[in-house]
Amino acid sequence: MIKELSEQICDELMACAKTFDDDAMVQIAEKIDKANNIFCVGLGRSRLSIMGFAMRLMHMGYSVHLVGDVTTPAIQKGDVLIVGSGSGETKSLLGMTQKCVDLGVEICLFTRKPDSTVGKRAAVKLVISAATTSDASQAAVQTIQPMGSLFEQSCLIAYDSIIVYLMRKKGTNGQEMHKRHANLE
Ligand SMILES: O=C([C@H](O)CO)[C@H](O)[C@H](O)COP(=O)(O)O
Repeated sequence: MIKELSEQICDELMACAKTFDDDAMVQIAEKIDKANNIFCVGLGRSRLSIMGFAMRLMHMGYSVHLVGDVTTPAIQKGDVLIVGSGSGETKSLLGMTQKCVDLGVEICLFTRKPDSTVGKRAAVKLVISAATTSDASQAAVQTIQPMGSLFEQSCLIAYDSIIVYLMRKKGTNGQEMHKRHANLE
């Protein structure tokens, strides 16, 4: 009974992944690789997804910061801001992304809404065409799950796909990455 639900959720994820724009993902990966520093931001549930991406980028040896942490420094031109936002309209992101535009910092966005305010400011955006409980209308993939779960899970798939792409590009592997994992835990 519950196993069937697991399979249904995996089917939803596969359907979403099939809609990913490969060019956009490669462009995002290349911008990450070239950036001086990578800043990751998301709010609420979207933050939970992007936290894992930030940690994996750190494991790869990149200089990465999670916006909102007390040790996160000022962003500057030459850095990149990676945003995970289903709506592209979350209030605090509007101020942050305007600041990045003013500073000449490039923005990469994972979103359901490419025409949103943040979408219009992004240099590259990956559209995650996942329905939510409150908005199923324009999504390619419908869902049995509540709220933004399918969006958040699909972001994780996209984030991990970019990590594997970068691992291959840099010739690194899980053992090397594990050496950078926190040893104060
Ligand atoms: O927590 C969230 C959810 O919508 C709860 O109602 C969102 O992840 C959070 O509000 C951020 O929204 P988006 O920027 O639209 O992802």
